[in-house]
Amino acid sequence: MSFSIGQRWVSLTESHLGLGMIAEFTGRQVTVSFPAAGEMRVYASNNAPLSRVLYGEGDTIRTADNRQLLVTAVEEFQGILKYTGTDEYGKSHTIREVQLDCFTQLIAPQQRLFSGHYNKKAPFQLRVETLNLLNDLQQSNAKGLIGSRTSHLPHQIYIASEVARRHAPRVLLADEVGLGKTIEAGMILHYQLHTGRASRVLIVVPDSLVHQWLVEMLRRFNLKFSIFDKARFDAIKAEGQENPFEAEQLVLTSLSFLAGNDQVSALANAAGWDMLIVDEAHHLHWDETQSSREYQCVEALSAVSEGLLLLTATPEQIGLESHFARLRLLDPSRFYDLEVFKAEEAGYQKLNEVVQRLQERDSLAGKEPLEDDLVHVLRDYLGDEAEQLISGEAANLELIIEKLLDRHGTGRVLFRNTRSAVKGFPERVLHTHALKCPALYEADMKRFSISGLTPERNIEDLFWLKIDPRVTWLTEFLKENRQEKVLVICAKESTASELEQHLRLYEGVRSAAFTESMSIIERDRAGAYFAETENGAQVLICSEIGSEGRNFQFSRHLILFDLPLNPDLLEQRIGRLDRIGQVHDINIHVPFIENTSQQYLYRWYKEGMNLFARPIGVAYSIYEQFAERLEAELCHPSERFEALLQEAAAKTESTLAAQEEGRDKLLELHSCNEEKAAEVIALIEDAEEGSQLQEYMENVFNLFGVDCEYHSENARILRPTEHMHSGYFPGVSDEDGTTITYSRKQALSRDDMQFVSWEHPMVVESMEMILNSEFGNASLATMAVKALKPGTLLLEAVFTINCVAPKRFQIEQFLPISPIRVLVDINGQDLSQVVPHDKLNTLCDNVKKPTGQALLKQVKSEIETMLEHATGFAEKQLPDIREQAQNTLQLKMMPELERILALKKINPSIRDEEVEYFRSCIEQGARAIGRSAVQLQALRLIVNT
Ligand SMILES: Nc1ncnc2c1ncn2[C@@H]1O[C@H](COP(=O)(O)OP(=O)(O)OP(=O)(O)O)[C@@H](O)[C@H]1O
Repeated sequence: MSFSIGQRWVSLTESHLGLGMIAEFTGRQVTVSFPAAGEMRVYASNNAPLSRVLYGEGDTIRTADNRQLLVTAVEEFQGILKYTGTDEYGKSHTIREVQLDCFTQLIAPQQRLFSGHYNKKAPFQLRVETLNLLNDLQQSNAKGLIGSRTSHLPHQIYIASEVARRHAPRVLLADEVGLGKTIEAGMILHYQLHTGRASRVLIVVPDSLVHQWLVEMLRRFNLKFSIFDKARFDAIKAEGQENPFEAEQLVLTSLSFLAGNDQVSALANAAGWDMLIVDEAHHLHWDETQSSREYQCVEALSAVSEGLLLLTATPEQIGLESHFARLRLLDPSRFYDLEVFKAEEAGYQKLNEVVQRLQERDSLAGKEPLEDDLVHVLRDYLGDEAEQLISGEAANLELIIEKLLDRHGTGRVLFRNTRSAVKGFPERVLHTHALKCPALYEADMKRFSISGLTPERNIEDLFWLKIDPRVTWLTEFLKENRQEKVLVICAKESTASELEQHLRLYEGVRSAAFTESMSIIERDRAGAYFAETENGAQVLICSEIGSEGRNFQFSRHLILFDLPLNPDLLEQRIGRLDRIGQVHDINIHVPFIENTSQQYLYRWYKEGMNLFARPIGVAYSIYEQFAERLEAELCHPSERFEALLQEAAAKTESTLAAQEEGRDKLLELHSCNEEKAAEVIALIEDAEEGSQLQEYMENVFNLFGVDCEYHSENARILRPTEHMHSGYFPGVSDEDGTTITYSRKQALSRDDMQFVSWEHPMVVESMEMILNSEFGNASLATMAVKALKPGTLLLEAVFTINCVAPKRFQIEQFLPISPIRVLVDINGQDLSQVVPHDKLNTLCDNVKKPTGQALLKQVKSEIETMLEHATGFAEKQLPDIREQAQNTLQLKMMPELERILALKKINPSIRDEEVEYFRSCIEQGARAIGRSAVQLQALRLIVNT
């Protein structure tokens, strides 16, 4: 592509920007200003998604001073065009292309035909097909959920479909460790971005998870986030950008970077976000008297962000108070008082009893009237709504349960799935290794103490590596299991790094360390080295930092070099291996030194909580109740320890039973509805079935000049060629090729392939490129039908309904582009039904250029007449389409509004903005539909020969 300052180009991917103008060209980069949108874009000049705007003789152009000219001559001087044309009074004007109106984008199909420019039959057919496909996609109920590279897990799909469709969702995703909270957040985000409900997103995570999030968002959802750290932030500032956070739409950063600098945090707040995501949100400390810096930082951000997703596997890590701390971030006006919240929580037991009674009746399919006391309670819970649901032939129990759960206190803001509910997880196998206490530790008076849990830290030099029996045991284990990947977690950083060095340097083990003193890049490298199947590290030795969020499920051996006092940390440690994607049983090894506090702590976890067997969610609250006594026993063991274990075991059992009865059971019910999930999964599978996408895309590749080579059954290798239609094709720039697959199954096992679905950016951008340009919008064909006289002309016109409304209203769900196809002859006869589009395609042939151009000159007035007839027919359909759209709008949105108003009466967790959103959707939607108009998208003139 060659560029000169002042030339006019349009963006192939963002046509709404209007007519662009080259503002700067440095050889490698080209800067384009789009005055209509007030935006600038910088592109790599060899791969810019731009198309040159060239008008020819006979075209109509509009100038910046609103004059319309019929072009009579075009000249070029140093790459810039000069147009001469006549205005409506016949007066001649000459303008440079710089003076063109920046709101003009495309040349209308009829103008292209009049000026002798036309496409062959294939581009025209592709354009019409694209319009029809887009119409189907706009109406699909799986929209926004098709594009993620994930397997269909009901609990995730359910949460995603429930939350993603909300306006500015604010929820706490609190599934148990490893169940896929990141994936759920990604799905919600993908939906919101894909449907235009959100565009500016900030993700805040612990340092150690920045890279993992970057990779997961890209690999699974095709979302390219920019990592913001100090270096990046300073670099953007140095380029003159006042607020670096405004330079990108999708930003990923660490909590320590944000909270560590007041200026950074203030600028992040000032930038404003549609969606804020905070991972490992239990780190945000708050109590009624004070809050941590990190908490304050997220609190300020959550106030300027419309949507908020908080992720934590341990929502109640430090008890109800900390749980409340996160809820008040989600909705401060609803969760305003800790005491009120505590009282509400106590009432969930009662609500659960009601739900259980209803469920029992439902399973008996009883038609007898509900007992009076039940009716009474339901009235309390559901207010006016209860009457309607209870009365009638038989009470609609399922609907009542659904509404109770919907209106349940934290129901709308909290989702928590547990392993027991999700199922399909591997078995855990515990291996204990009781080891003799070495003399040096024996002599150490701290054998029974908190520091005795990590006795190696009481020894001054590296001598511990020689005498600690855990080291000897570990070395032997690694040598005996050379083919296995082994994850070791230690409580102390120095233990991890010294141990790793020892194994690597003195025992010849391929190992890597993963500790907090390493930089993020070093840690990511270590993680990648461990993940490598051939020649990778056999063992990764982590400090506690490795126990959070990371994906190590390719390993099935976890060695707990010591045990943490905090049970949540133990759950997190095991969660590294025990997560989705783990295909083996998990071996948990606990080497401990006999007759030390280590052995006691091991017994506490095994016999007191049985925590090696499964995560229990309430572990921290049990620990809290016994913490003092436990610590006393760890430091001064006594015969009371046995009683402590028994008491703790009984407490664990009773707490779990109460949990089953109480709030958590309700939460579980509300966090996954298998039936609804199955419906959405079926819709996604429907959209993926068959070969329609593959055939469509291969047609696109062919017509856009992209080389598409067979790789295997569902996979292809794409390469750019010199014959590419516009020098650019989305996602295809690598000379070595881009490998794609249309199969979700294959994509899940082949990270090196792009998963191309209907929502992949390559497909979405291809469709935009076709519809936002003149591609295929004017075509000329011949046919030879004996029943018609030679020289008979037919005009096939395709219109869409153009409706201007803010993107976030998603007006297309009520009024899709609805292509209207009309076929007319010169007498204004409507032949649309007589010869359908597909039939006509088989009859049409291409016309050679000189013949076609000569012919078009002669039939201009016939085209005008036929187009008038066609437009008339299309416009006749407009009132019906509008009416149907108004009905759909009412049908879809009124129940939503009514539901939200009903909810608001009894559940204050509904925010005013949510109600307002639905109201304005209905009002503004109705107005926009009323203003909709037909727009000509494509024309085909057919001459019978
Ligand atoms: N639907 C899915 N399809 C394929 N892989 C999945 C799916 N869901 C989760 N995974 C994989 O399972 C692992 C755990 O998922 P994820 O990291 O989202 O869990 P999490 O709940 O956030 O974990 P943690 O509690 O440790 O933070 C990841 O490797 C993820 O890629």
